[in-house]
Amino acid sequence: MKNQNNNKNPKYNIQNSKLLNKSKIQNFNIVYHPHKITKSDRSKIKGHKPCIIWLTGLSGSGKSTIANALEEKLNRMHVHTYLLDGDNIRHGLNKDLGFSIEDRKENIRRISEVAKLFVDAGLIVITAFISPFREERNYARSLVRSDEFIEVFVDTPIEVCEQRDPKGLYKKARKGEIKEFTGIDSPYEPPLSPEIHLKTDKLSVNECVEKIVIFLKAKKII
Ligand SMILES: Nc1ncnc2c1ncn2[C@@H]1O[C@H](COP(=O)(O)OS(=O)(=O)O)[C@@H](OP(=O)(O)O)[C@H]1O
Ligand SMILES: Nc1ncnc2c1ncn2[C@@H]1O[C@H](COP(=O)(O)OP(=O)(O)O)[C@@H](O)[C@H]1O
Repeated sequence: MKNQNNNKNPKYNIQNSKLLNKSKIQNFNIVYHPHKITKSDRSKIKGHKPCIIWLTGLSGSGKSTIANALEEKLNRMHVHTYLLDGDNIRHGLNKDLGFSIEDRKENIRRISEVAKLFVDAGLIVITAFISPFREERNYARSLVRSDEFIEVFVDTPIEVCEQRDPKGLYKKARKGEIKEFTGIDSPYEPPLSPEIHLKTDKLSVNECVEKIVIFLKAKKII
């Protein structure tokens, strides 16, 4: 089968992605087997559409807190979700990866592919990773239909994140005990046009969740 990317937006065209060119293995001899049951067949029995809700932001910005509260709320509404975060990814599938720029890129590439599979399964997948680079976030976007990717910028000034410091990591990074820490000695590229923009220093957790739920309803995803 040919390229399965059905995203119409050329800005996010998978063919333009440098990520593909970096792939060391060329799988010329792999032939896709067409599945009889499609994404739309699977999603019909769920009563809602599948999508990726991609949270991005600095450490301590509120990604995990919002992702968990959102998942709870959607679950109460009988929406079939799955949350991808450090617990199930960096302790499992990606436990071989650290925090160099290359490792972060590979981290996000694998997460993107997993998220795509969950969308294919008909679920609403919520991801909570720093995902600091635009190119990799756009790669994730390119893997699904344009209406199936919702980028949520969890926008919190670094001073606020550092004050919260829920895991004490900023303190360690300032002392030089952790190297390549995002926002200190490793870059973060904010989204240019996220679908949802959450300023967590101005909104409560519930207000952030409500903004996402309103978006999902407006787009008739739930
Ligand atoms: N050097 C460095 N920089 C940033 N973060 C660090 C680092 N070392 C460990 N941690 C902890 O790992 C969590 C970030 O992992 P991610 O997979 O989200 O990072 S990335 O998307 O690959 O950049 C991050 O979790 P959150 O605080 O929930 O964002 C940190 O707890
Ligand atoms: N509006 C908000 N949204 C999310 N978290 C908030 C908000 N206001 C305060 N917080 C607090 O900020 C901290 C964010 O930590 P966490 O969710 O672990 O961030 P991240 O996953 O981005 O590292 C938590 O202690 C949370 O209670």
